[in-house]
Amino acid sequence: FLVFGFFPLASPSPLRPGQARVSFAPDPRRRPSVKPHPFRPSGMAADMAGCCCFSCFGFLRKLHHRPAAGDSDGAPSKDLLLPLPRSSDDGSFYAGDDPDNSSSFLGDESRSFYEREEEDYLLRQSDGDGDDEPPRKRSEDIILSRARNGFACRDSLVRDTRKLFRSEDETTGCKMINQYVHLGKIGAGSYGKVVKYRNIKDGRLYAIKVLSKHYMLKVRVVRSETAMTDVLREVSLMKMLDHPNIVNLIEFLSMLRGKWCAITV
Ligand SMILES: Nc1ncnc2c1ncn2[C@@H]1O[C@H](COP(=O)(O)OP(=O)(O)OP(=O)(O)O)[C@@H](O)[C@H]1O
Repeated sequence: FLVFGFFPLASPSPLRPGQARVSFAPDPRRRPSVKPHPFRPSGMAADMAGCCCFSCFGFLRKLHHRPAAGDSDGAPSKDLLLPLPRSSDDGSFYAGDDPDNSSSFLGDESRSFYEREEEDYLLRQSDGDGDDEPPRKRSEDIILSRARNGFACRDSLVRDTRKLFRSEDETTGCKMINQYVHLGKIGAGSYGKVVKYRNIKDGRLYAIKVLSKHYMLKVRVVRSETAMTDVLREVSLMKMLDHPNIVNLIEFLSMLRGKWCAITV
């Protein structure tokens, strides 16, 4: 499974000091009192001060913390494209490692998806791509460079979980993945389905988007990109963003040699 993260179901992210919800018809007499902030501009931009942090509008600030190593490093996962094993019945669970499956996606498991993408980009540059235009930076390069330099607009890092185990809830008999109890399908998107889960640790509901790596690698969105590229780019962006109008990515779950991935929101 590629597990992309958990967002609290239909519940907006909590406000930080100095933040307020978006108001489309603001009453000028009731302006929120916002403390002066070194990154808050004046004029029209200042009117937007209440709705989110400025990173979402291009006023990027550099956070003091750096991604830490380990399960929750907040950095793009390095193992997203390694092949996973058997699929589960409904595609909503990690089905276990497959020790016999030693091949890797794209035939190279020594480098991550992002490393391969970077290398391809450099090769294209050195080839000149057959035209005289100067090489343009791709969105992946920009996102990666910002993440590596600590630029993000969220204070809490997205958990990056590499270990998945399946079990059953003792009370209800429902299937479980890690601490999440399967409650039922909510909907389906272009690349996978969204399932409702309850976290037994905090009792809250979460939506988990479950995606098949195998399927996403087969779907080509443009000539040089697959659906996997698309999804990983979205995850990279969500790892950096914190905005009331964007679902909050909580956890990205992806097993080495797993067949599926999932995003919890
Ligand atoms: N956090 C959530 N809370 C409640 N329902 C959700 C949540 N996330 C997704 N859903 C439901 O699952 C459906 C599919 O979501 P998903 O994100 O997979 O697709 P999409 O964004 O509609 O389209 P695409 O896959 O093209 O991005 C949504 O239309 C919605 O009904």
